[in-house]
Amino acid sequence: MTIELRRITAEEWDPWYDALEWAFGGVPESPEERGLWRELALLDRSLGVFDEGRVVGTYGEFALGLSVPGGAVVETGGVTMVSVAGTHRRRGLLRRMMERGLAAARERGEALSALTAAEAPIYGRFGYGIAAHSLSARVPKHRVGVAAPPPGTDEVRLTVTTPAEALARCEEVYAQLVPRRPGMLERRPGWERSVLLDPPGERGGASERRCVVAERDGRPVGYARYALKVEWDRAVPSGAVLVRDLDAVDPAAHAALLRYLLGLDLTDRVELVGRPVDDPLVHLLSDVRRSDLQLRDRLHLRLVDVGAALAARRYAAGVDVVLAVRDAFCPWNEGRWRLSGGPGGAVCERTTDPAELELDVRALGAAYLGGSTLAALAAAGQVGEARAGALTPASTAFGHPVAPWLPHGF
Ligand SMILES: CC(=O)SCCNC(=O)CCNC(=O)[C@H](O)C(C)(C)COP(=O)(O)OP(=O)(O)OC[C@H]1O[C@@H](n2cnc3c(N)ncnc32)[C@H](O)[C@@H]1OP(=O)(O)O
Repeated sequence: MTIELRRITAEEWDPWYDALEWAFGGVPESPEERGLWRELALLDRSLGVFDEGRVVGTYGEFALGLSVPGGAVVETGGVTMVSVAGTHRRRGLLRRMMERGLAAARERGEALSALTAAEAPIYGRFGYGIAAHSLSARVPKHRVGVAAPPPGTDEVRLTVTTPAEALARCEEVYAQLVPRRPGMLERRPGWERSVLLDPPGERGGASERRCVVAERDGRPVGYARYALKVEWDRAVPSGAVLVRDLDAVDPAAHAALLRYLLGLDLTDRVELVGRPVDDPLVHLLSDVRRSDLQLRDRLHLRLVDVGAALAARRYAAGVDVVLAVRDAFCPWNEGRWRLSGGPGGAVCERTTDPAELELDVRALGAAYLGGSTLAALAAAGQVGEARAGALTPASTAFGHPVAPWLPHGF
């Protein structure tokens, strides 16, 4: 068998994408969706594994801008469209594609690589840590409401329209949130169309998506995109409000949008997925116990260049610590690094000084955006304290008041 791993050509994109769809179960995406991914994925970073000319492996990348603590946007390779044909699995083809992809990212000088995983256990072995989790909620609207909406909630003006008509106002809100919340993706050209994708074949019986826009003094302050799935159970409405996005720049706008969604008729529940773990809904809902909150892994992050990545973010408190990093998959990161910095910025350079904390690069990925504390990772045995007393100040410095969150998949 002659197996070849190489970049694909523009002419090979279609059979390459067909192979990807086949590996994911064979249900074709809408032409609109397929066309958009074709436009946004980078052809020169799209790898294929070929067996006698037939595509048996796929690996793609997007060029993303990821918000990090302190508000900087860091150039990040977004790994996507990964698959290996059923006939060729468990022979190391994914490993080979990841090696190639991460080596290329290093050559380009990229500090971070990110992905969302089809199955949670796949990417830890390649040095990815879970940098952001997400919450889902299923709120029984006749039992649960918005408790104590903040002042100003009643003054928020709501209008309902189509996502396309509201797009410019929604994007204005989204752009304000990016520097505030680590993990959010800067909106690059073309990506605004991804939030409008709503192929009829993927609605599962729900309506076309709608958009409710929250405004104050004529300025957009929030929005939610949602669909209605109206169902009847022996003449009683039993459907759902399916919320795809809910973004707001202030508490009153958030509460007004949530109250609106919970008040929609002919449904008995509101389903929210992919919310930040510190979503205001946790505090706004009158009964979280009945709201079926569930935690999931969401953003998997890898430090491709430990020094550059740690210097790119800011720290909640002064930090001066020597990290001994293990990285079997990208050995150029192995060794000791001194991280010195604080709220104003940081430097991170190689050192021969003795280690104070010992950890795998995967733990650094989990802590990088402030989503998991180094102390919590230490409690799970993933960070070792080589110098007594080093853990707590470093853990505080790596923290961030706003939980990281990935607003949409890629
Ligand atoms: C970012 C994204 O695009 S996520 C999408 C991933 N794609 C899919 O889930 C589509 C369906 N699945 C597949 O196509 C394949 O099974 C893949 C791509 C997940 C794995 O490809 P393979 O070539 O079989 O992986 P490979 O042989 O290189 O395995 C590497 C390691 O990952 C492990 N592994 C691979 N797939 C899985 C999985 N689904 N769950 C847990 N472990 C896995 C292997 O056991 C192996 O472990 P080892 O290092 O301890 O030996």
